[in-house]
Amino acid sequence: MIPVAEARARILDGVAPLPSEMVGIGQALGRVLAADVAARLTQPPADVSAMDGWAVRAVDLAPLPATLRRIGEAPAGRPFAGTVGPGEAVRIFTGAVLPAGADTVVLQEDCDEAGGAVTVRESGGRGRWVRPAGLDFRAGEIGLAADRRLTVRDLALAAAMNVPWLAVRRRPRVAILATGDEVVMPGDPVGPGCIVSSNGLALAALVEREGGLPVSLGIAPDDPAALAGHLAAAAGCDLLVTTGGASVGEHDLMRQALAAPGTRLDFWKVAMRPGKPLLSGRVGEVPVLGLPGNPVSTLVCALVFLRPLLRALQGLPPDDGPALRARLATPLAANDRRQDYLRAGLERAADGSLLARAFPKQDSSMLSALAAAGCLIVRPPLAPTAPAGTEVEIIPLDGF
Ligand SMILES: Nc1nc2c(c(=O)[nH]1)N[C@H]1C(S)=C(S)[C@@H](COP(=O)(O)OP(=O)(O)OC[C@H]3O[C@@H](n4cnc5c(N)ncnc54)[C@H](O)[C@@H]3O)O[C@H]1N2
Ligand code: MOO
Repeated sequence: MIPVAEARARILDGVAPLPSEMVGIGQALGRVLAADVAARLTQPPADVSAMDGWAVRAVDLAPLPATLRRIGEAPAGRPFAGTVGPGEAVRIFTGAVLPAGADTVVLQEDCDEAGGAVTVRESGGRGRWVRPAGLDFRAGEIGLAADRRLTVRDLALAAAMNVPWLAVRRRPRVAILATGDEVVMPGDPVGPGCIVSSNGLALAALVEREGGLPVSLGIAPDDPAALAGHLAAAAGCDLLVTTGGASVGEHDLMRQALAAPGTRLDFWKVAMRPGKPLLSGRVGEVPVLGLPGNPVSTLVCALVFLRPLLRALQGLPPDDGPALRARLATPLAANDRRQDYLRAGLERAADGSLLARAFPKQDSSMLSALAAAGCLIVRPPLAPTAPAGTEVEIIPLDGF
């Protein structure tokens, strides 16, 4: 058994970001930007009004009230062609270009218009309600830096910068293969002693959520030749993830499959619970992550190893931030040699801090407990008895 940190390092060793491709901004949400994005224009392109009101010269406003002559109108998108001279004002609207000669906007609520004149009662002073050219960004400025997962706000900025296409990392193609004679597809008849393949669907969902493209290879029976055929079908993918058949029984065939010519086994067994019999290797050119079959083991291993790998393939750091911490709501017994990932509820204490409450049952077949959990409590190997209140590392499960 190797430690979790070593297994992660070996899985991530030498993983390079996938090549980039161009997509329209409408298709870019959640994709990882592969190159810096520079603004193609200056925003606002000129000094503009931030309010509906009057474009004036500040020098004409002393003393107040001041009556000015209306010489025209500047709606948004239709700049006023003339120049505001002494004693003159232009009716202006939010977003419209400030006419030449004017340096200030006064609110229409602070003015009275009568005939061809406007009387200004109040003003915020020179430059008030004017957005200077380039307030938001200037042409050529980098608005979005490479290696970020594009959010709704990022796409709004790209659009405002008039950049309709973005270079993003290609989505990792992840082949997913369930194994086991007893495993059936969701919705199919379930024979005696059989189990529905929750793992395949859950992994596909996780791959999608992390920006990958899942490719289902179905279910391989517990037969070496059939399994080899299914594994070979992953050719052309960036990664193959299998579930089941990773343990020690005669029907657990993954290790044997990774001993065949053209395959390689890098390591087997990690000091963790759940998830001990994890394998890592290659089938031809395709890296393989062999996850244990127990549904909770599959998903915890996917969180700990597959998620960082998918992030690395897209040019992101393995974790999306520093580890989170919470206090224990109940005591925990001393741990053995395996790093534990305990399913736990997550609550807010009265002082606003996080409280993690480990579930009493931690069986790695129990998807109901995993679905009910708010976090996993990470217990390092050989951690001593921990009384309630002890601070521990947690992996939040929201959205997962
Ligand atoms: N003598 C030992 N037995 C076991 C050991 C051990 O060290 N010595 N390790 C145990 C641990 S820990 C785990 S985890 C499991 C993992 O074994 P496998 O990866 O070989 O998984 P299977 O035996 O194929 O299946 C385990 C369990 O999960 C169910 N399963 C399988 N595939 C799916 C799927 N796609 N969807 C839902 N459920 C699935 C399967 O029916 C079994 O119930 O081994 C222990 N044994
Ligand atoms: O790793 Mo197994 O996941 O302990 O059940």
